[in-house]
Amino acid sequence: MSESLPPGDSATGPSIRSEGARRGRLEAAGVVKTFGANRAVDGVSFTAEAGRITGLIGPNGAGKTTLFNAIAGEYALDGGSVQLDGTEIGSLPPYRVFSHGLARTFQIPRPFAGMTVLENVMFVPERQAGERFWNSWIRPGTVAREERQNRERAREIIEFCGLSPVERQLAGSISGGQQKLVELARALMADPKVLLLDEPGAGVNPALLDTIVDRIVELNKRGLTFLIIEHNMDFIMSLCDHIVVMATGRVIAEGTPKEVIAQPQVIEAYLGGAVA
Ligand SMILES: Nc1ncnc2c1ncn2[C@@H]1O[C@H](COP(=O)(O)OP(=O)(O)OP(=O)(O)O)[C@@H](O)[C@H]1O
Repeated sequence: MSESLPPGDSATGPSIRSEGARRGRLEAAGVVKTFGANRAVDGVSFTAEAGRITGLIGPNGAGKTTLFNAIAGEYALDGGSVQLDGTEIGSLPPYRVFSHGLARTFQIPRPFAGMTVLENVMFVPERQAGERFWNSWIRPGTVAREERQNRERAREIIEFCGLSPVERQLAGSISGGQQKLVELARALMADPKVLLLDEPGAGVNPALLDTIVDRIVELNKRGLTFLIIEHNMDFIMSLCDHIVVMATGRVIAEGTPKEVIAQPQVIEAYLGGAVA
């Protein structure tokens, strides 16, 4: 199967944040995450403004993924705070962070390999009536209706992500790039305000990368805030409004793409580190 799937119809795509909605301001203040003596994230502060695409870059081992995991609730913070639209989410477990409107994808996609693409995307929403044990006896009509609505929404999002041609294939049998799009589709099922993407372009062929970029731009136009880790500089420079640069657990620069690449400490960090 070719990776160059056509993107879905962006004009009529799924109901993901209406155009102009501006929620999803993510603010990290003094975030610390340690592994023993290693301060992997060492007092990081930055803001991903609502409706912006913010890039998070830095050499290998800078602490970017650890920061993502701390923001998404996978790691308890050892210091600092994370706020989403003014609400503290820094002490919440991942499912609560998710229900506040922050979703993320992983550097290495984690689909349910033995389920189809459609099933993977449908599997996301929580608190459907069908998942509450007694409801399948007491409110079978509600369960059937929710299941139908869930399937319709999943199929709209699958189309939007250009995955319709593979929706009946097992997620384990599609390419790595397509699996990244499945991750994006799964994240969109929650109608998030903020999306954290961990290396969406890594290992993806150029045609599919264009699809991913195009979908990010379209979602951003609809008001979604993005925070994106990526080593592909063309990708970051062309897509991001604002860039935060990390090295050895700290923020060493931030600003527009033009501003940050000109800064000597950024050049130094990259020349001194192992850049992928
Ligand atoms: N689970 C862990 N246990 C112990 N140390 C860890 C763990 N995860 C990350 N580290 C360490 O934390 C530091 C930051 O790693 P992290 O993966 O966050 O960097 P990164 O900027 O995402 O790197 P890359 O670009 O290579 O993915 C590194 O020194 C790494 O070895």
